[in-house]
Amino acid sequence: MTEQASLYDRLGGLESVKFLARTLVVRAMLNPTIGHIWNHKTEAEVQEEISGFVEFLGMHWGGPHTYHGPDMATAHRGMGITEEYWDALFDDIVTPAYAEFGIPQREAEEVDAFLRSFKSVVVGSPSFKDVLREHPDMDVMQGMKSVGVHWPAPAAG
Ligand code: HEM
Repeated sequence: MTEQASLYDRLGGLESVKFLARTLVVRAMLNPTIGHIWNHKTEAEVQEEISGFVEFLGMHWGGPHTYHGPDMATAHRGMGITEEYWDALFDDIVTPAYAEFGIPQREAEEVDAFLRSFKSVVVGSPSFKDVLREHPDMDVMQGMKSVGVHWPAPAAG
């Protein structure tokens, strides 16, 4: 394997990326702090989430994939993900996985930096249902922005 090999290939290709995506989502579902987010997801939704995650990682890590899903802000807007949830994902699930699965330090650092780079669009959106509770007359099809809740917040200035 050359110095130029993609992260996708260095991790072991399709089977490794599928294993990683499936394991992270399964452990997130079973985690006491964030598992409730999947309480009412259907079997098909969970399976689609995992296939979408594989496509997303594959596309960004140099695999042959095309990700067809929404951008990360849209995928998580209205989910109500907090700092506490984010920390649970990394402290309980992502970080321990590197040693457990024998991912070498260089690849672990690249995976970690990649996943963490989405923090600003994943964490901080209010829960859509909470916004609706505060604004019962909100036009749900116009979304939270129609009642002045913009997320991600527009850049200042
Ligand atoms: C605590 C943090 C996170 C939680 C609780 C979370 C939860 C979820 C859930 C429940 C979905 C499914 C949405 C649906 O069914 O419509 C989803 C979608 C997705 N998440 Fe996250 N997520 C988190 C962080 C991340 C991070 C760090 C990434 C890395 C980039 C990520 C990547 C994705 C992708 C790619 C999808 C879309 C899959 C698709 O629709 O094709 N998530 N997330």
